[in-house]
Amino acid sequence: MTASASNDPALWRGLLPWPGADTHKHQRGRLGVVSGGRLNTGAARLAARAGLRVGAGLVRILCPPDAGPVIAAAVEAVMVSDFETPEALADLAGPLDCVVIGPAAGLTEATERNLAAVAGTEAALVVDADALTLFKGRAGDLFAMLDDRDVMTPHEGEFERLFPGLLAEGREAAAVEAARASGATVVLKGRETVIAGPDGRVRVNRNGTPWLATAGSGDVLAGLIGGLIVQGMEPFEAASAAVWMHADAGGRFGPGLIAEDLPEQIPAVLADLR
Ligand SMILES: NC(=O)C1=CN([C@@H]2O[C@H](COP(=O)(O)OP(=O)(O)OC[C@H]3O[C@@H](n4cnc5c(N)ncnc54)[C@H](OP(=O)(O)O)[C@@H]3O)[C@@H](O)[C@H]2O)[C@@H](O)CC1
Ligand SMILES: Nc1ncnc2c1ncn2[C@@H]1O[C@H](COP(=O)(O)OP(=O)(O)O)[C@@H](O)[C@H]1O
Repeated sequence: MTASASNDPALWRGLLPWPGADTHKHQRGRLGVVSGGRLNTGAARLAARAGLRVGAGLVRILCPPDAGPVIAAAVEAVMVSDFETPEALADLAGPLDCVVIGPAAGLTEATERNLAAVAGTEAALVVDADALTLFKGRAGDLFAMLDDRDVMTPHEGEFERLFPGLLAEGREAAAVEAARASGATVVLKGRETVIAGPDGRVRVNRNGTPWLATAGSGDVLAGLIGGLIVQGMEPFEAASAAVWMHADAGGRFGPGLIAEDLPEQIPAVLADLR
């Protein structure tokens, strides 16, 4: 049996980061998002915009050279840097507080090398999508790169690829075991998203809405988590707050929601939480 709590704002509202009168942007945290190639940049742009909206002071998309002109033409406040090699990516990630990697990254050796590069820096990680699926059948290789500052955000399909059969124990017990085994925070997404910490803490999120079942919605969540981590929230609390805010944003917009709409709801979500 696990002792679970519903993911209620009362648990983390007092931990939310607000800028002080003298705060400058670097003190609000620096987030990186690794993009896929030129035909696969939307996921990173969604995550980056979500990170900015939730309060990260600076957000930089890190991309292969072919994607640079595509991304630069499609963002304003988000910054863009390109990299040719994993070593160059590590140099860019080094000064950042957290890096999101996986959305539309591609199921390639390059993605694995890029993950290893950012994992070797001081930046915390939010590992999603292709950076999870890549490790189907060899999850230990992924866990060896993670620590307790990192967050994995699998949907059930991705979770099954990393932890075959574990969901049969129930979603909550499965997430707890996944966090223990990986040493990282696990966000098992779905109608009721489960947030589990490597120390055994677990919360079940219950304000979800099916309007969130739309392409790119998970990319926005990854950016929200990263955006709270860079502002100093610890990963389990950042994940809890981000999952609730993401669901609240979806519920506010309702019918017709597409992923692009979610970051635009965050100011109202934050204002009400404040
Ligand atoms: N704007 C952009 O640039 C966007 C880019 N994106 C990027 O596109 C890439 C490929 O994405 P993807 O959707 O094909 O990969 P993935 O989610 O693994 O699905 C593969 C199979 O897994 C299953 N499955 C899926 N969800 C499940 C669930 N909840 N619970 C259980 N099973 C589930 C399902 O299998 P089925 O049920 O059909 O048998 C499905 O067919 C990836 O890089 C991603 O980041 C997206 O983020 C969108 C926005
Ligand atoms: N029926 C649903 N009810 C509540 N939340 C949902 C539902 N379907 C999906 N979601 C949420 O939407 C997001 C989808 O993420 P994901 O599957 O990774 O999408 P993508 O890869 O397209 O970004 C997750 O946060 C998940 O919890």
